[in-house]
Amino acid sequence: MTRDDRALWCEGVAYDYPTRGETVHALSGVALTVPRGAITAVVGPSGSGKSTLLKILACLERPEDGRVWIDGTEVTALSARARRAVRRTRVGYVFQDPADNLLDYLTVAEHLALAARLRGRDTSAELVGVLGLGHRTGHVPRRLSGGEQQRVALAFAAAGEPAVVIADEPTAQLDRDSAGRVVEALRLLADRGQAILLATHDPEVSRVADRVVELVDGRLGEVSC
Ligand SMILES: Nc1ncnc2c1ncn2[C@@H]1O[C@H](COP(=O)(O)OP(=O)(O)OP(=O)(O)O)[C@@H](O)[C@H]1O
Repeated sequence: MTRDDRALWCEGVAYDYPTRGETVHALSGVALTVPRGAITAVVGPSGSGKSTLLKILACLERPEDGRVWIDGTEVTALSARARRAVRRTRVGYVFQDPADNLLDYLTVAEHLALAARLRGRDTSAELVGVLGLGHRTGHVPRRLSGGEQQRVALAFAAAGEPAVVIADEPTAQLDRDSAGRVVEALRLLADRGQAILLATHDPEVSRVADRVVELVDGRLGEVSC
């Protein structure tokens, strides 16, 4: 893999949650590379640190230790303000619950226009076609099924071609059919060159991934390539 093939990478990432009793060591010494044009899936038992890792890599949290690069920029060396700018322009994030991803009062088209403005590039027309949302562009989220909402969330996350789209269990709240459509959409985005990083418990999602890594007690091991 050349340097340019890497959308995101990290080394030595550690994160602790201080609790009233003892500190929870959620992540230790995590090193991971997320290539462009591929789906990287993080699997692992509940509580192994998947969500914590994704939040750190999306610049939503700061690691205790370690370094993270997004699109060649070391985000762990930036000020909070500069990190927020990287998050807005170069990272698309999809939360597990469709309701957390979208604004109630914006239509699908308005979401995509907002993403294009944030990232300074408009690729939304193409995404609407790729994700099969053409008949829904005038609708607000409550008029959409859960699966459609997650596909809009993916389009919102991927519009303007951020360096990486990060999704935390994107199919967890969906029925089989909707989950299948979201998986198909993830595959299409990766095939168009987008870097996708996701956490999942869903074997159907891991099955389409190009690479699966496993977190166990906050440490990473490779499952397959
Ligand atoms: N706010 C918090 N305060 C204290 N401990 C936390 C907090 N959030 C997470 N943890 C702990 O950190 C560890 C990693 O949690 P995390 O949510 O990242 O795991 P996960 O693999 O995503 O789990 P799941 O698959 O159940 O979503 C767990 O032991 C969890 O209990």
